[in-house]
Amino acid sequence: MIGPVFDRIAIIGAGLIGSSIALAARENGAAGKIAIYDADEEVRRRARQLGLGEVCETAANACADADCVILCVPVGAIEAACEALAPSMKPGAILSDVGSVKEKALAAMQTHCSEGVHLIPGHPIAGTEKSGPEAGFSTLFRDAWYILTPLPQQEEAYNSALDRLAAFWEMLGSKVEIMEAGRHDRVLAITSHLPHLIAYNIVSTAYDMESVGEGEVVKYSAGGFRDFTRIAASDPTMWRDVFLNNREAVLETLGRFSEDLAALQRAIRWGDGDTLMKEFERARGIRKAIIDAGQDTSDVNFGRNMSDKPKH
Ligand SMILES: NC(=O)c1ccc[n+]([C@@H]2O[C@H](COP(=O)([O-])OP(=O)(O)OC[C@H]3O[C@@H](n4cnc5c(N)ncnc54)[C@H](O)[C@@H]3O)[C@@H](O)[C@H]2O)c1
Ligand SMILES: O=C(O)C(=O)C[C@]1(C(=O)O)C=C[C@@H](O)C=C1
Repeated sequence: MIGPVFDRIAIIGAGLIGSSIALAARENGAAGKIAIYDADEEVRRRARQLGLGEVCETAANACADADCVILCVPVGAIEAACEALAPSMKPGAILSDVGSVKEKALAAMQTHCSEGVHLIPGHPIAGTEKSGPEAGFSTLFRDAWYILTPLPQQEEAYNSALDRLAAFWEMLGSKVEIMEAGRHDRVLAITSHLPHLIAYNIVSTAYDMESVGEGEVVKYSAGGFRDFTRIAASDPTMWRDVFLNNREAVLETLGRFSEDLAALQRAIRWGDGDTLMKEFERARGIRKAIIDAGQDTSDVNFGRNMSDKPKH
């Protein structure tokens, strides 16, 4: 019987991710005691009602004697959360987070991280459009990637802490990957951040279009629109913070996307069916490979070497 990785963890932020960690850690025996704090008194009350763990009235109380503190707050709140709890963390403990942006989260945590505390940012590539303690569930992280973005070139004690944190997330069912923070932010800009920006935008555009009355957007939105816009129901605070804290990577990705979209727009305007077919068949092949088959496409060529790029 494998015992808990950590005798006591502290979860700061009892929303979708924080509550899911509490439930998963208990179900998988990954942690002994689970302390929880949330800045919102009503959320603390609901977390108590849900029996998520030992709900504390202050972050300091939750983090006292914790072996691992996991920040589960919007990226923009990480620095304030760290300032409140840093003095209460014991030497040798791990300070981690689950933020969807890593470089800025790291900078925010470094501002207040106490001497002797191991700073190891992380990010579950799993979630939903829902928020709050009731949204959490214990299997959220099962078979999902968990990306850790550790500090480079650290001493043995840090690497041992990194191994324990990786073991914790593996006990919650995740596949752990180590990645450099900047690369994480560039990858997530296209796989997660831009899709949310587009989903929010298309919902507003559809609603505001003059030729479509308000009721008709909802009334005639079938599976395609509903599937495509599920993530537009996500929390605005979280996504405001994601875009403001990953601005350069998101703007770079948005630029590339806009160029490619302009090429499709031009093909439509000029009746260039061949280009549309070529692009749509290529995209369908990619989607089938990376989603339906779960295939690693790193060694698959879906054709678009620079020489193949349509000349528009
Ligand atoms: N939602 C997702 O699908 C998803 C997936 C992966 C990672 N994340 C990341 O996880 C983090 C939390 O997201 P979520 O979906 O759980 O959000 P959520 O809105 O469900 O929960 C966030 C909680 O943090 C609390 N909070 C805010 N500031 C605080 C502070 N200073 N101290 C203590 N509590 C504070 C809020 O009261 C709220 O209850 C974010 O950084 C997000 O980027 C989210
Ligand atoms: O599945 C969803 O609803 C999500 O939005 C989860 C999702 C994403 O896939 O973009 C969102 C934010 C994260 O940081 C990680 C995962």
